[in-house]
Amino acid sequence: MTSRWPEHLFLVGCGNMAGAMLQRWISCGLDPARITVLRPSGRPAADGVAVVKTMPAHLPVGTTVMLGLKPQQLADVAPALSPVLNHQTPLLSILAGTTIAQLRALFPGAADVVRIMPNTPVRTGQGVCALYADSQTSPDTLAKVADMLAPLGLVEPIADETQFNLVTALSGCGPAYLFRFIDALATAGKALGLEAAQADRLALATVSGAAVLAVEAQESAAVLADRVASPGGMTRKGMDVLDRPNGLAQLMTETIRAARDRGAEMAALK
Ligand SMILES: NC(=O)C1=CN([C@@H]2O[C@H](COP(=O)(O)OP(=O)(O)OC[C@H]3O[C@@H](n4cnc5c(N)ncnc54)[C@H](O)[C@@H]3O)[C@@H](O)[C@H]2O)C=CC1
Ligand SMILES: O=C(O)[C@@H]1CCC=N1
Repeated sequence: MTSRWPEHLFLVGCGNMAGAMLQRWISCGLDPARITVLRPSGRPAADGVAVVKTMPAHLPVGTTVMLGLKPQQLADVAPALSPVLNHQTPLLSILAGTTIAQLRALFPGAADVVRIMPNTPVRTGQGVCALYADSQTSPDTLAKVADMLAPLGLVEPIADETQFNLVTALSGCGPAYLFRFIDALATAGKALGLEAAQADRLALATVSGAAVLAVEAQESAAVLADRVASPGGMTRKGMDVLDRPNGLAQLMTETIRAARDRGAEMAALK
């Protein structure tokens, strides 16, 4: 049986996001001995994972490289990383905003270049990984990357790279908006008189339960919302506030647009 894991995985940068992927991969069976992390701090990444502070002169045969640093940090590592890549080294990038063309310009030795846009819930296997590769990347490599991402949650191929920033704004950034919503729900409860810890508990359990129900139900979220709103009841009065012309739908459109447009700005800064 072929393994879903690369023979060796080299993570260039391993902070919040790549660290969440790493934790999930290891808990799903990727042998830590097959992973090396490049981290300027040299801090341990996970039990059994090798950490190096500087770029190795060579990578083991069968290495897949994943860029896990911030887009602004890419220019610092590219001159040292580029020479150690070759046509056998798949290059994966989780960098927001950074296009395949920009990656190919920085790393001309790489043949297979794949953009992944994960989100932090991958840590529990409930994440989203959007996936894009250009036509120069072999379909076999793309299929292997999709297989490696499968234990992290939903794997969503993106056909058109021009949509990648929009997808990033929705699913990559989305957990932050949900965390804000949990806070806002609790804060509203506190402002109107609930005890703080109780409001936090109620908000978190409500969002968690509603998300699970939405996933498991056959009906759309809109139908589920209407089922909560008894005619003439309390929920409808609350939803009338959310649903007004400049309400939640408008706010989310502005939120996603602002995040999407920042992706294009970040690409232009390179
Ligand atoms: N945080 C999130 O929810 C998501 C982040 N991303 C992407 O993940 C990437 C990393 O973001 P975070 O994990 O949030 O940032 P972070 O700041 O937590 O992690 C960046 C890591 O890169 C390391 N680093 C810095 N300079 C380096 C160098 N020269 N060589 C090697 N490593 C270096 C830092 O020590 C740090 O551990 C970004 O490109 C971001 O666009 C993508 C999806 C979601
Ligand atoms: O804030 C960022 O730029 C990254 C991209 C998606 C989530 N975090």
